[in-house]
Amino acid sequence: MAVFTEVSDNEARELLRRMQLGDLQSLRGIEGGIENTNYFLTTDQGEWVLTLFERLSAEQLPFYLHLMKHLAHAGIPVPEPQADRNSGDILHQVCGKPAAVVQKLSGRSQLAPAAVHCAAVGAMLARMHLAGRSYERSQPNLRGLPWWNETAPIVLPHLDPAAAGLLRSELAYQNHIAASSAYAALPRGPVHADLFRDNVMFDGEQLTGFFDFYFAGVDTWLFDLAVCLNDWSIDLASGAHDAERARAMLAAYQGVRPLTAAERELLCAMLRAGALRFWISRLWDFHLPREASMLKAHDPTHFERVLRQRIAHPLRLD
Ligand SMILES: Nc1ncnc2c1ncn2[C@@H]1O[C@H](COP(=O)(O)OP(=O)(O)OP(=O)(O)O)[C@@H](O)[C@H]1O
Ligand SMILES: N[C@@H](CCO)C(=O)O
Repeated sequence: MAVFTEVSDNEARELLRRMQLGDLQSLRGIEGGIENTNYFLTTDQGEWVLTLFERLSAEQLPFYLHLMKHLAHAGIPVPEPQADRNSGDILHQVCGKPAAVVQKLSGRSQLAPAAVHCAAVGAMLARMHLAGRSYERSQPNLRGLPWWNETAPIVLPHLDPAAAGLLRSELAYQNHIAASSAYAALPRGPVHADLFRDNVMFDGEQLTGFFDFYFAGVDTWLFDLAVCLNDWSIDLASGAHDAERARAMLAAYQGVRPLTAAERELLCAMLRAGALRFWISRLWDFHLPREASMLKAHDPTHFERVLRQRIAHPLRLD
């Protein structure tokens, strides 16, 4: 469980009182997650998730919280942030940290997805991209190319020569792609940017929600789709592409929003970009860890394997 900050029952009661969400019945630290402190809050009125933000600042948070609200109001199943009944604020303060209380989604994560789950994620991702067009706030993807360029020199000394060579050459390739005219032509808007299997809820084959929007930002829609393909449609043991699940996700996405010519041209490059992004962040989390009452860093070598696979076997769109 990643609980970086311990919240007392009294602090939770005071917060619930301000939001008029009922009387506290239980407060439970959540297992899983590596970024923030999360608790389930159960009251006589329902179930909620309390998040204390450990890295993001009060200036950065309104973008994510209002995006969730915007998407929820547009009919996309995402947890809606709850407001203070007096001030109307959806950003709170708990234990001196910025905090949010959002609806608890029903269902559970589908950690061994079939094609039908990938299709559901693809279709909802495209709907979410379209719904985001009318969102007026803007904030860059804070884990985008500038962050990769900044962070690579910090993690490189921890790598063996072969891995370091791959990281350097892929970073050079991605800087080259980002300067191309095809890249400039990619449609963009608010994206989730971290929509892995553990950030989607399902009830059987029914998708019940997307959550954990705290890596969202304005970036290319194609990058968001690539991040999903790199997690939902690969074999986790080898990092190899799974054609059936990828086809299902791509077809369902395109059933809602067909890819443009520039997107078709750059899909392979963005699959590599998605792998590089999580390879770097996992190296950073692994080699420069933080204190938490129980924190398990993700394996960085997984995304090194995914990246090697994406380079060796570029995806072909039929
Ligand atoms: N709105 C929600 N509804 C239901 N469950 C939730 C919700 N938000 C979080 N959870 C549960 O809490 C767990 C941890 O949350 P989350 O994945 O957001 O952690 P994190 O540390 O913020 O992010 P990361 O996935 O980036 O490490 C999830 O796996 C899920 O079980
Ligand atoms: N999805 C990320 C964790 C941070 O959200 C990863 O698997 O590295």
